[in-house]
This record gives sequence, C-alpha cells and structure tokens, in this order.
Amino acid sequence: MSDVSLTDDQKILVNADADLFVAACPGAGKTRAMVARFLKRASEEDRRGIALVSFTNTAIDEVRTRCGDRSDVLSAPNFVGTFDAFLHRFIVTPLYVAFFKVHPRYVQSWSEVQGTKFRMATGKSADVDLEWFDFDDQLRATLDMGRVDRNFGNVEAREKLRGLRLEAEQRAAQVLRSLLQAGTVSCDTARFLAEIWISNDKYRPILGGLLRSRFAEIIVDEVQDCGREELLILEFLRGLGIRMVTVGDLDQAIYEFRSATPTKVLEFGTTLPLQPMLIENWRSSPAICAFNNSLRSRTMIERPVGDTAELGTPIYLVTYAKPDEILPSALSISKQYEVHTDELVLLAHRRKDALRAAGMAASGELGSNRVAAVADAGLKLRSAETDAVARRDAVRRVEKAILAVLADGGDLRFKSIEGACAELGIDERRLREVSVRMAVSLAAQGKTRSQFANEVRAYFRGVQWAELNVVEPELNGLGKLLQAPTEEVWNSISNCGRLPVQCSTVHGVKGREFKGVGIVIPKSLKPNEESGRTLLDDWEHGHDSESRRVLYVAGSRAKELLMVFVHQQHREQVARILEGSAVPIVQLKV
Ligand SMILES: Nc1ncnc2c1ncn2[C@@H]1O[C@H](COP(=O)(O)OP(=O)(O)OP(=O)(O)O)[C@@H](O)[C@H]1O
Repeated sequence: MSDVSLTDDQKILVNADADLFVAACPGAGKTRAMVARFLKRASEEDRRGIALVSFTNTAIDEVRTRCGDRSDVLSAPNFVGTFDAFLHRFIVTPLYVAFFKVHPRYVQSWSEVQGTKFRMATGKSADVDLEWFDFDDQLRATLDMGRVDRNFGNVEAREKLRGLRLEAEQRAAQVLRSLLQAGTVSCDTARFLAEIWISNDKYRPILGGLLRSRFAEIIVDEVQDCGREELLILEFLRGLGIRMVTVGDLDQAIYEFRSATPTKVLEFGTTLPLQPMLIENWRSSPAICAFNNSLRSRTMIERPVGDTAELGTPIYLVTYAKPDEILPSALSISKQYEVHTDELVLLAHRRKDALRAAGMAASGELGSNRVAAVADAGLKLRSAETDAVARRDAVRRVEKAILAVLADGGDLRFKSIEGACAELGIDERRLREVSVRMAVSLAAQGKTRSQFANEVRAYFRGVQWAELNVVEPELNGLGKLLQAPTEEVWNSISNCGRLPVQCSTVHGVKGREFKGVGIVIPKSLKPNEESGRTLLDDWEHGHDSESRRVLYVAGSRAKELLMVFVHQQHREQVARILEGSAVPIVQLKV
C-alpha cells in the first residue's frame, strides 16, 4: 500500500502538517490517500498513536484491507475502527468503570435487551419503551410523546399514558439505572454519557489527559456523517492539540435521520486551517460525473480522470408505466454495454421500489399469510442479495406468525413482538432462534403452496416448545392457523428465490461501486413535509435536501453505465433537468 501512486492533490492530504478539512468528490481516492497518511504517520510517531475512524464497519474493513501487509499498524497505540468504537473505548469505558464498578457491554439499541420495556395501566396497549425518554445529567427521565410507537395503542391509551407521565418517567429512570449498574449500555446512551462527561469540568481534564497521552492524530473518514456528539468530541480533541484530519463529501450526507448535521460539519470544517478539495473522480465516466455535478449543492465540479474517463456511454433515461417493466429493460441495456448481471444493481430511495424493480415482492405486499412469511424469510435469509434490514423484517414476520399460532389465533394487533412475548411468557431471544431455524430449514422453491403449507405445519408439530419457555401447545387448528397462501402471493415469493440482479436502498450501498447502476424514480414521490417539494423539485431548483443527496449517492456508485428508470408521470421533469444541466442522455420508453 505504501507505494501506491498519488496525485498532487492526494499528496496534500497525506503530507499536510496542519489540521485539515478535505472536501472530496465520489471516487476521489480519499480512502487511498487516508490509508497512505495513516501508514506514514503511524511510522513517524514512536510513542503516541494515530486513530482512523469512520462510520460503518464496511468502511473500516476496507481501510484494514488496504493496509495490506502493514497490518502491524492496526494495533495499539494506533486505532482503526468506527466512531462509536472510539467513543466507547477511549471516552466512555474509562469513566464508566470508575463510576459503576463494572465493565460496560455495548449494545446497538435497547431493543436488543430484555427489560427495557415496561407495562403501565394504559388499557389495551403495548409496553412503554425506554427509547421514548430523554435523560438529563442526573439520569432523570422526560417522556417524549412524539416518540411513542404508532402501534402503542388507541387515543384513549395515549391519553392514559399522558396522565401517568410522572410514574412512567420514574420507572424509566429506574430501568436506566438498573441497566447501567448491570453494565449494559446502548450506543445512544454511550453518546449521551460521553457528552455529559466531556462537558463536565471535573471529568473533562481526566479524559483529556488520557486522550492526549494516547493519540497524536485523528483521521476522520466520512466526516459529513458527524452529528452533534461527534462534533463535540472532535472539538474536544482539537482543543487537546491532537492533529485533526477530516475528509468527506457534504453532498453524501444522507444520515440526517440519525442526527447527522452537515451544516454544522461545514461550520466546523471551515475553522480548520487547510481546506483542500479533491475534484478528480477516478471511478466514473464523463456522463456519470455530469450527472453527479447536476445534483451537487456546492461549488465543486468533479472531473473524470480514471480508466473510464474516455467512455462515451450516455445516461439512459428510461420511462416506464409499471414497475415490472424495469428489470427486462435494465438487463437488455446492460447486455448492450457488456455489464454482467452480477455487476449491476437497482437502487431506490425506498426498499419496496428497489425490490419491485428487481421483480421481488416487498414483505409488506405478502399480506398476512403466515406460511408465506416463513417461505419469504427462508428465501431472504439464504440469498446473498438480501440486506440486513430486509432479513430482520422477514424474521420478525416469522416471529409474529409463531406468536399468532401460539396465541391460538388470538388478537395480537396491539401487541409488539416484545409485548406478545411477555404476555405469552416467551423468551424473545429464543423465539428469534426458533424463527430463523424454521425459515432456513424449510425451502419453498420447487414446491406448491399447499405442499409448503403442510411442511410448515409439520415443522410446528416438531418444535421443542419447552425451549421457548412455553408449555407444549395443543396445536389443534393448525390447518386454519397456517393456511396456504394465495396463488398470487406464492408466485411472487417463488420469484424472489431467483432474484436476477442485486437491488438495494441507496443507504445500503454507500461507499461501494458497481459497473452498472439503475436508479428507480417511482410514481409516488412524497413531498417533504416542511417544504412541500418533491425530490425532483429540489433537484430542478437547486435546493439542498437529503432526498436529493440520496439520489447523488446513488448515481455516484456507477462506473460505466447509469440508467434512470423514471415513472412516465415524471419523465418530462427529469428530462428537463438533465438536459438543462448538459448531461448526455438517451431517452427510451419501455
Ligand atoms: N492516484 C490514483 N491513481 C490510480 N487510481 C486511483 C488513484 N486514486 C484513486 N484511484 C482509484 O479510484 C477508485 C476510487 O478510489 P477510492 O475508493 O479511494 O475513492 P473514495 O474517494 O474513497 O470513494 P467514495 O467516497 O466515493 O466511496 C479506486 O479504485 C482507486 O484505486
């Protein structure tokens, strides 16, 4: 890795000896340059370490891989990991151990831990969830009614909860204390503790001393995804004199729902002395770079310079009327440009639009049939193309199916899975294990719907229910509780096992690249609640919005071929935008 070639601009990132905020276009080689810097700085510093942090495990794995035979530099005093792992290891854990006398165990969210929900006398309603409360530095709770789950209960139940607010807040505070005393911390709570301790005059110097003696420099990848707490930590580290190298692309900020604040990141970045730009795109063809430029909200104009820089392939603007027209058209255009199906991906803002385009039913369209839920989960769990969210949703549908059978068809409408488990006395973790095992042991492919329904019923009869803490159920009416799905539903499930191309949400492919990309712009485009504008309005009139940035991330994953599948209702607008931005296009109608 140390002898990779670098451009002069990339060398600035590698060699600068002042704090840096680097704005890089997609495919600018920022990972390449950051890794080169990390290796160089790690060998220069003999006592203190260099930290390289990013936001996803995929990004971190990529960095580790690119360190190649220099894997020795990945260990202490250096650190390569996610921002959360950095925050846990170097900020929260040291003080946590001192406070709670126990080593913390971090979980992604409270939903992974039993006991983070509790019942209140709110009538026909689900459990109250710890995630609905804010806490102050004394760990006092405040209930945020806006966060109460949609399925919690009816208006009456909500009113009752409002009336019991004080009691609920006391219980939430108690639950949080018990969790912390047991050493269990969610990632959000870890951030909250970090913020409290960094802002506290007594603890700040303790943490400062530890961090200053450990690190000489921190390199932050994807800095645009920083939220309030990350920026607070960066300010803190900078104040300690730790060299700060931040790299990102503000137009790729697509995590505002997870509290990323690109405007604040820009404010922070402009306080750093060096702010070079990397505007050469080593990944994408000229037409794709033009597409990216049409979507960028800032002044940077990227230039194609890599192996694809001479490619004359235009952007395909394909108009469709029905989603099932997309796949054949995507395959035929790809074939023309020698893009193999496994080098192609179909992307959409919403999972269901991507799935439909790839000829796969979204789980929501499978109806409530329990046998269908098992078949669908089996196919999704076995398929390498299914992302983590789709897998989790599919397994949850099987969990619900099992619970419904165990409740003997009883009404679980107002119950969360957790609530239903509590009512039936079932261990949630075991339920998940049984659901996954059932889904992967039963293969729907090649079977008729009634054959498969019989298999599911037989499987139910063979489950060791004691494993779930459940008294052996009677299972008398299985034929009724586990009916075969309709022919239509069965066909759509069977197709999913033969998924011909990869499909994903845009968020699911961030940081990746593909020879060919198809973006789906569906018929229904939800206007933004505040601005009233759709994604296309934002694109056309130059408004910086998250949905527009999502489209930018989607297009910038493509190396050679970019196809935009637009519903006929929006064709005119998209064509106008692309032509107005001088993006070379070919228009097709399927
Ligand atoms: N100076 C260079 N010479 C040759 N190839 C390069 C150079 N810089 C980058 N590349 C190649 O360009 C591609 C994109 O580089 P890299 O993945 O580092 O970009 P990135 O900025 O991290 O991309 P993104 O943020 O969009 O995911 C890689 O295949 C990389 O090897």
